[in-house]
Amino acid sequence: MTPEVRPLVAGNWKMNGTRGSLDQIKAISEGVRGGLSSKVDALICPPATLLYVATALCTDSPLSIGAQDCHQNASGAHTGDISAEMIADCFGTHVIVGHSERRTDHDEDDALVRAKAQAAHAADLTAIICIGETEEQRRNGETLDVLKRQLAGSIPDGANAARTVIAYEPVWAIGTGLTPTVADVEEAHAFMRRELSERFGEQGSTMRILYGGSVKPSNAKELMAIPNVDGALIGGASLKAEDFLAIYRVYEELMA
Ligand SMILES: O=C[C@H](O)COP(=O)(O)O
Repeated sequence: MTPEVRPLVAGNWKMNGTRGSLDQIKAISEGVRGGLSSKVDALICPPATLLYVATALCTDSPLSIGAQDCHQNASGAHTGDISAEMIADCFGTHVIVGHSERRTDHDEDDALVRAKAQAAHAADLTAIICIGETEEQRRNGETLDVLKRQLAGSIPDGANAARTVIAYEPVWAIGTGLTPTVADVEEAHAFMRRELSERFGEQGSTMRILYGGSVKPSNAKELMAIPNVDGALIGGASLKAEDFLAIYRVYEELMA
């Protein structure tokens, strides 16, 4: 955790979830009511097909709903894409950009991720900008160089802490059940904090840095307690309300 920074527990459903899954959103939106919601933010990013219905289910809940990607342009001839404005129009408040699956599957580079984050900001959305090293880069000792390059290239100038969240996701930890050691996460997050503070001053010192990659109820407390880890970006374990809420609730103990 970073002192004075409000944690964010975010779920990325990826290409999972149909109308039948809305029960899980309902259960999460009920589960995050209560005292902890005054100290910790909760967010679910379902597939775009569920976005509007999901926000409608959460109108009086502290649970925010976001999207998993947006186009860099506000509108136009881009078949199959959705814009940040469309997400805002569905009452979405956040959008994930630069997830490693987008970087790999769709050849997205830092410049494009930065343009998407800019589009998110222009639509008054919070951009969750994902970065992280591959297994090979870690093996070659390049982790911090990769993070430095991705931070520099993917975050727009003038980004502020209110509308920008960084998600550090080691690619090799996503969906594998593997996680870096506590010392490795601590080193990476301390490094990112220094980089952000140098570039953005006070805004960088309070910009949230999430950890993502095989976060589960069983390891969440240890990971969320690490300095400069300001929440989680959760894939698989966010699909079940029970698991997402168990992760969210580790803050009851961490903030007691
Ligand atoms: O966006 C979420 C991450 O890619 C983590 O996924 P995971 O929790 O299934 O490893």
